[in-house]
Amino acid sequence: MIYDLELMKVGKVYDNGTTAVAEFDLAVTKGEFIAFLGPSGCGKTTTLRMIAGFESISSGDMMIKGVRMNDVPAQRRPTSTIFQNYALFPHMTVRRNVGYGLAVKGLPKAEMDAKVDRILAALGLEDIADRKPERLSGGQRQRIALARGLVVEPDILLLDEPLGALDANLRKAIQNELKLLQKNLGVTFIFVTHAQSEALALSDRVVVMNQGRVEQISPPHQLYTRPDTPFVAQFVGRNTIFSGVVKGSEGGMAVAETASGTLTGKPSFALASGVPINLVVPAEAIEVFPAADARRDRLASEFGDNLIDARIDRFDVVGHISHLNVTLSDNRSIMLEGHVEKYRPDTFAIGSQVILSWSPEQATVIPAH
Ligand SMILES: Nc1ncnc2c1ncn2[C@@H]1O[C@H](COP(=O)(O)OP(=O)(O)OP(=O)(O)O)[C@@H](O)[C@H]1O
Repeated sequence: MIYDLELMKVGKVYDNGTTAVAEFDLAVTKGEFIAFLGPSGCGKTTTLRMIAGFESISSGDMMIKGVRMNDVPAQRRPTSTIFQNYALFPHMTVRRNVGYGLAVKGLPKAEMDAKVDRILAALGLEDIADRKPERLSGGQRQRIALARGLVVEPDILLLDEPLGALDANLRKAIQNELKLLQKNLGVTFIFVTHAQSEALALSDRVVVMNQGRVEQISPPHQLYTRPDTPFVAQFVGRNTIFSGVVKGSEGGMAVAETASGTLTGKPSFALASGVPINLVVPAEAIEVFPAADARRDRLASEFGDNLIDARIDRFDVVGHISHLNVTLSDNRSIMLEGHVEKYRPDTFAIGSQVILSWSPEQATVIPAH
């Protein structure tokens, strides 16, 4: 199979000796929307720049549509890059900004005009085609940058935090547009972000990076519900992590001994007794019961071993959602929420004792290291 993009053990060591990226493996099929997600300094931008050709590749191979690109200069690669600051030319009209890449390639004027008109129409920019970018809004400038990147018909569009300069509301609106546009055009997108909600909302698969290495590559839902590593469990979603050791397995679930008691969850690897693990419980999986009438036996029959004592420390109702802060016996605090009919203020008084529980299926047991 020929992929649109393949990274094979790609690495980058800067001249000063910094290893920014190590052994990066990824295969992207045509039309996929891939997000690189990770904290500042994890190597997202360096990887994007190596794909674009702005940064040399220190080790490994990078292929686009089956052709090795390591030594191909940036301008000859079938990629376009959109930067966070858009890098538009202030003295040129929108139309000339968008057509710039085609003009550089020396396309005949009629053909160039037709392509520019088509992309301006696709992005709803016809009405401002003869204006200069400096007078336009952030959202409009963002669209011009997209049009300029797409008009050259790249195989792969590379986007480096392209929504970072926009305010939250505009960001949301442009996110939806971007996703629709990408699906309609069928162009492969590689998108760099440190905003988890953006990566999860937009992409077909998310690559989570940490200290230059890939931690996990998964579709958003799987990343959120089934983290592979302790880093992903901490970085993505709202998880509570219990560390412990494997005691055994029961009905396909892992049974672990932890400081909070015997807990169970779905194993992500072949279990062996005594192996150190992390049991990852998403906030969405946790149910809260008032301790006073919890009848542990009934809960135990429903939830198995997963019963943890906690205390309500905060309780707010916003609209029809109750927001609870509970503190575990090891002093960790967890934020939970649910419909106000389920968590009623009179049942969950501040300071009262509660029992937390979850179904084993919704928790994931991963290796501790
Ligand atoms: N030109 C350079 N020379 C030396 N080290 C660099 C250079 N550019 C980046 N680095 C280092 O490489 C590592 C990865 O940086 P990179 O910019 O790729 O991370 P990032 O995940 O994109 O971060 P951010 O979200 O802050 O942009 C960091 O340790 C950074 O300090």
